Amino acid sequence: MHRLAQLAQQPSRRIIGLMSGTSLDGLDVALCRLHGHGPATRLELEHFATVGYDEEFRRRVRQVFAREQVSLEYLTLLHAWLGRAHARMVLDCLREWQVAPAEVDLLASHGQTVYHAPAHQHQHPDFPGLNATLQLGDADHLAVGTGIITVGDFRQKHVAGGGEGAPLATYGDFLLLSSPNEERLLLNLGGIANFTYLPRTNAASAQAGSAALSTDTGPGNTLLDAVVRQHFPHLSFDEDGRLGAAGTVHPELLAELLKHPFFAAALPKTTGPELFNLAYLHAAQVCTGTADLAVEDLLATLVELSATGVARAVRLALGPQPALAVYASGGGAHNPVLMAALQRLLPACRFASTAVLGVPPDAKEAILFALLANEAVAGQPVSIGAGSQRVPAIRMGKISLPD
Ligand SMILES: Nc1ncnc2c1ncn2[C@@H]1O[C@H](COP(=O)(O)OP(=O)(O)OP(=O)(O)O)[C@@H](O)[C@H]1O
Ligand SMILES: CC(=O)N[C@H]1[C@@H]2OC[C@@H](O2)[C@@H](O)[C@@H]1O[C@H](C)C(=O)O
Repeated sequence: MHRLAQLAQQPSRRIIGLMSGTSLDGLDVALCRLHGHGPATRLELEHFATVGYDEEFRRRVRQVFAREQVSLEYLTLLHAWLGRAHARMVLDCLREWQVAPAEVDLLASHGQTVYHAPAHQHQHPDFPGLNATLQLGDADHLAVGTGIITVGDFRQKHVAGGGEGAPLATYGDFLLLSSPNEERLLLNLGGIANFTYLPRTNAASAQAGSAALSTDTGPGNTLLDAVVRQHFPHLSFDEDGRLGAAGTVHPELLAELLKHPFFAAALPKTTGPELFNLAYLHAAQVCTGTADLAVEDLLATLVELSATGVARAVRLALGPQPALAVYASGGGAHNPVLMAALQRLLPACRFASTAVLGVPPDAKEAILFALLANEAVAGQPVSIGAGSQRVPAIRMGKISLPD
């Protein structure tokens, strides 16, 4: 605790942010130097790596991932095993970067979301109106395994504060990327797509955050990846959107998929592969007689679905003709077919990568968790959003000590 008090007083902290997202592609590891806290935060990314998961790793996570029924024994074992596995991956990165664990002040671990259950999505009769979410990979294993104080399990506090446990990008986007000169949308195209809207503002001013907003928009890559895996067991995604580019959008199937009430629901909202999965796709295919659609056409339709989900949510937030700068991140930003569809559906928006803002698009979410840990030890709750779009004014994360 003495060490934590010291850390809070330091002018800068060296923090590793860890993110393992819904795509199960790997653990993103971002070693950051954070100066100050709150709106005065300055962040330098010193090193970044994605430690890829192998097929056996993914198989283990998929035993419980987004499943309603699982073995409680397996879930318990996975919680400890993932924590240890992530600790080993961090140590491997540090060795590679020639940084000693003692030179790192904090680890910030998101863990692995295995089930996301916002109230609108589960409708369990025993728990009406309850938002809940579960991340595995216990932070005590990371702290003991690496010897670094670990901040983990960020999402529970967001739920306790009245949110759905996501998106948490809001806080980092607001503190790091608000601009007094430009109205911006930070669009992350991961397994699930989400964005943060930032009005033209200086994050340090008193009312700065009131018009900011952040929400999930629907599927990003999750359905695309699932279809690719189903048809091509040796592939995990459609590289550079090549398969999708060779297909044609099927309008009836697209319309059926878009009938899901999630797309019209008020903002903010969150979702996950518990909803956007092969069962959802299959039901729409049966309904429209498209069960035998060529895989290229299916992928083209799903790219259009992801882009339309984003465009609809942007219009819900900003009105019928959104015209602002959009900075994309996440794996989907590497898919030119998806990016072209977004530009077509939001013609007045100017698209660029977050790299332009100094944030590498693949590192953005891991950086975000480093920032949240920095706020947990040194910051103050920040006020973002207003009315029904208010984001909980809280600091997040639980502290695990190595000894
Ligand atoms: N070159 C590429 N071409 C097409 N798609 C790509 C490319 N590179 C990555 N992707 C897509 O991005 C996905 C990984 O994205 P990312 O790592 O941002 O997701 P995540 O962080 O796991 O998800 P979430 O943000 O929902 O938790 C891959 O599974 C793939 O679908
Ligand atoms: C429950 C959960 O893990 N949600 C993720 C997921 O991946 C993208 C989107 O859905 C987002 O809401 C969130 O992650 C990012 C890091 C967030 O909280 O901002």
